Amino acid sequence: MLKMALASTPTTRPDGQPEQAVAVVCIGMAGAGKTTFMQRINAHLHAKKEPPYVVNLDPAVTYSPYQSNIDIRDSVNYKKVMEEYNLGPNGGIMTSLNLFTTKVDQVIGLLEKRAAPDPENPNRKPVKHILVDTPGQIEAFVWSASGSILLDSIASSFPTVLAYIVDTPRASSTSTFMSNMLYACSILYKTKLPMIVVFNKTDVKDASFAKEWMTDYEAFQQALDNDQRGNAFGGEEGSGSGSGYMGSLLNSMSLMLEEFYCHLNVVSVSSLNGTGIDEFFEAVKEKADEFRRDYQPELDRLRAEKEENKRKQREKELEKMMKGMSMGDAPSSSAVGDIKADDDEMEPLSSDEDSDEIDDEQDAEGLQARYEAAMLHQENSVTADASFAKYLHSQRGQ
Ligand SMILES: Nc1nc2c(ncn2[C@@H]2O[C@H](COP(=O)(O)OP(=O)(O)OP(=O)(O)O)[C@@H](O)[C@H]2O)c(=O)[nH]1
Repeated sequence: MLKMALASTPTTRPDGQPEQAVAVVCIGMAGAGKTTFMQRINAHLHAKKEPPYVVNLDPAVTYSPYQSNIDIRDSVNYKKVMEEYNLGPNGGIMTSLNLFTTKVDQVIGLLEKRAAPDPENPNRKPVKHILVDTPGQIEAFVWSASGSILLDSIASSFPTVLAYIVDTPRASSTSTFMSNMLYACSILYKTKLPMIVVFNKTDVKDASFAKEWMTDYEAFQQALDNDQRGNAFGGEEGSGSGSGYMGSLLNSMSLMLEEFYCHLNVVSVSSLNGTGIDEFFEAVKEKADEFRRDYQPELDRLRAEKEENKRKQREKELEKMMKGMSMGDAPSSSAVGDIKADDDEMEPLSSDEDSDEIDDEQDAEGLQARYEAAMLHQENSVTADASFAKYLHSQRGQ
């Protein structure tokens, strides 16, 4: 009995708030090791007896080394989408994401259900982590409308942290390192979510050089000079520094990125042999707290602003509609047919002859209220698709 009560009580944070599941969204350039990293952190949480809830948003992946609770491939057939819409690989990914996004309410509903205690099954612990894998074509997710909707929806329900995976051996020259950091920077400012930069594949190359470049401007300058002298940016053979534009561009960008580096947590891991995973989860905890402290209020403010704008827009449309209908005039009998009412379910109308004289103002108000209610209802309604919901339910783990 005591065991049941404990299992159904969510744990609490030091500030007394109930512990919420944290969503970790893995993003990174093609081949950076997102899938291998996902497999590693998934195994790590399983070993700690805290199995996560796993979502795969990559429709094009052919083999996944871990099991997903929700997998975009089960509801959207990427190959068929390409055929049917006559699309190339990137268009196929984007269209598959668009189709999947139409079901985002159901996906979030399932995540919320699994992250809360289940009164019918008190022994089942709510998940503490939701892991999300994204397409290798990073821009198809980060810069698409569907990617934004999916991320916003997750972030509006759970503290959400981005894990930006970097292929460390491939980022060891100043130019590839800077390209990676610029990409990370644009994602951070686009998504407005806390970010952890994960230097992966450190079994091949240690990430200390990257950490140094991010904290010591002069060390980066030194590396830049070495790359220029070593003709790393091209140019005529033997001339040394290439055109010189690349060097000065990287130089200016490194200055600009100093501010961006302050917002990041940096960890080095090897998804292959499992080093650095504990540090990664410490960073997740830190970033989740930062989300609640700094990002949540801003997100709430933006959401309230959006709601207010929507309300104003709705009122405007309603006003326009009421004017268009010129409620002040009695409708001509030929234009509007009699409303056939099922009397059993209706309030009896007053037999008083004066009922015809209900003033137009009252009529307009009643109609307006009904329209308002109808529009509100329409906004709140969730797309129902029984077969999809049934399918997703069947995908839920334990
Ligand atoms: N040495 C080493 N190789 C790794 C590590 N992580 C991933 N790899 C290798 O890197 C390659 C790409 O890894 P994936 O996990 O498929 O990368 P991805 O980012 O999911 O790839 P896409 O989804 O195609 O963009 C594979 O050959 C992995 O075995 C690591 O920590 N160390």
